[in-house]
Amino acid sequence: MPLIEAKQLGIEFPVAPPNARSFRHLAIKAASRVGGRVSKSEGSFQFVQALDDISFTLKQGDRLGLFGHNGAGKTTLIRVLAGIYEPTRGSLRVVGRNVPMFDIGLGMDEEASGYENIRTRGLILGLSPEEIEERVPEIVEFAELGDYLELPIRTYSSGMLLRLVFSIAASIHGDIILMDEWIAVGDAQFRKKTHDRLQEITLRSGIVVLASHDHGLLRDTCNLGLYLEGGRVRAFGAIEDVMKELATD
Ligand SMILES: Nc1ncnc2c1ncn2[C@@H]1O[C@H](COP(=O)(O)OP(=O)(O)OP(=O)(O)O)[C@@H](O)[C@H]1O
Repeated sequence: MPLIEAKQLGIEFPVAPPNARSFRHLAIKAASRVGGRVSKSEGSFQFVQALDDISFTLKQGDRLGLFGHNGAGKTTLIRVLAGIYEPTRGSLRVVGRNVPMFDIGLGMDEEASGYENIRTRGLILGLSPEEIEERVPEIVEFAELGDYLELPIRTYSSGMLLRLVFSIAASIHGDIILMDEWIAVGDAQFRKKTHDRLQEITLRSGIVVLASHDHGLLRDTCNLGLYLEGGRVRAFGAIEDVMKELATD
């Protein structure tokens, strides 16, 4: 059974300011609601506290929406959950097969066709060549890109690329789906399809974590919400309660 358990999780990034002027800019930024806190200096380094004291547990069937202003820590949290960043404080337990759906162009070859990219991305996501071949018809049907799949993906619009990447990832049957903002580039019809597919995935076995500035999308997709402010938890709980907290801003 998939599980994500974060306990007092924190991460800070060392930043070497290129010059005194940009250093002042960082200090000004720290006083606003945008971004993490610029917390302390050690020699010529400053540290950006991107996440601080984050605790939550997600179980099978949970769909967590991440809310927060620019720089609140949403992307950083998704990357920590994906194992890309190691937390510098606290602990994280992730049980289950993790399918990242962010960094949309990562592992995609601009010059290769849609079909070729299905195969390479499938390999990157851990499928065997046989498993990929079995899934190709399902991916093609879901993406609805028709003859475009024969063309290099540099000819795709961002929404078309999203269709391809989502269709590949959704066919993997992972336990944990991690998605960043980019889903918003899909058109209304594809959003409805992705929403239905996400419901299906979570009903089947999964956990979904989705970061977005589109509150309607989060409300429609998620049962839980986590509202981050300056890298800290401002609210966590049932999606409607978190949205009430947002409304007080
Ligand atoms: N590699 C890094 N080095 C230094 N600071 C970083 C790094 N990655 C993120 N940060 C900082 O961590 C904080 C959180 O950034 P993050 O990208 O997680 O925010 P976000 O909530 O996803 O923002 P947005 O809504 O704008 O995408 C910001 O203050 C950002 O400047």
